[in-house]
Amino acid sequence: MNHKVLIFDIEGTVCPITFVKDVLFPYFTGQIPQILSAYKYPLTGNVDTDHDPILDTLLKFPQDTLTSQETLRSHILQLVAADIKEPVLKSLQGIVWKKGYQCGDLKAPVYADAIELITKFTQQPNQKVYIYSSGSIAAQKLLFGHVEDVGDMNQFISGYFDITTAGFKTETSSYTTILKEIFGDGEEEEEESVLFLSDNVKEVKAAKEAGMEGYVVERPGNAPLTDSDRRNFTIINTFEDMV
Ligand SMILES: CSCCC(=O)C(=O)COP(=O)(O)O
Ligand SMILES: [Mg+2]
Repeated sequence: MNHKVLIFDIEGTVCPITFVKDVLFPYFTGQIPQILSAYKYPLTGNVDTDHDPILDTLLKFPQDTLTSQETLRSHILQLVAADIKEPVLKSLQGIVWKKGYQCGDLKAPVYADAIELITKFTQQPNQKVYIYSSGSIAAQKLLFGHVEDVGDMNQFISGYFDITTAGFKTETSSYTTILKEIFGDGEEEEEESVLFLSDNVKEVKAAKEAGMEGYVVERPGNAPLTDSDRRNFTIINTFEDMV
């Protein structure tokens, strides 16, 4: 089947897991003490909330974590340490990373084969690329806006999905939502022409259950795949053969 749509996961698929775990997450946690120290506790909303996206976001954490700076800090750090895909955390990370990308501290090491596939695939008529990541849409746009040695790749991306717009990545319903968003509600859904690419077997399984094609991407440093994964899924190590 010729694919008309490619949907890429980010971490472990278009860039190394180490960029997220060893660069983005530590950058975020490193900023947290200074960020939290700017506010009075217990944290409450005030008339200026509309002008302060960070306070606005912090106020969405559970009420009982807003009682003191230490409680909130510890809640946020625990979520990061356990890599919990929590929408408020992901939204806060997007806001904090913006500063890092803008001042040049952060640049996204997108794999060369991913850059080549995304740019060449979208040169063909009626072929589109989308992104689906647990990172917020704002964070996705920042990452593709600051690709190492390339710069801004957002013009190649037709749309972005995250856990607030599509749902959790291991759930089949999330991929059904994405298909509806891409093709509309018409009867002519062409789900087999959509290929989802991710390092996470559970995500690929959910995408396939929704009718998409799905390949598991094996990159250096990714979680090891089992013999059963290798029997049951198409595994690829590079996008070179897809260009
Ligand atoms: C948008 S880059 C940050 C990625 C992130 O926060 C994350 O949790 C990675 O999730 P993914 O779904 O891209 O594996
Ligand atoms: Mg991933």
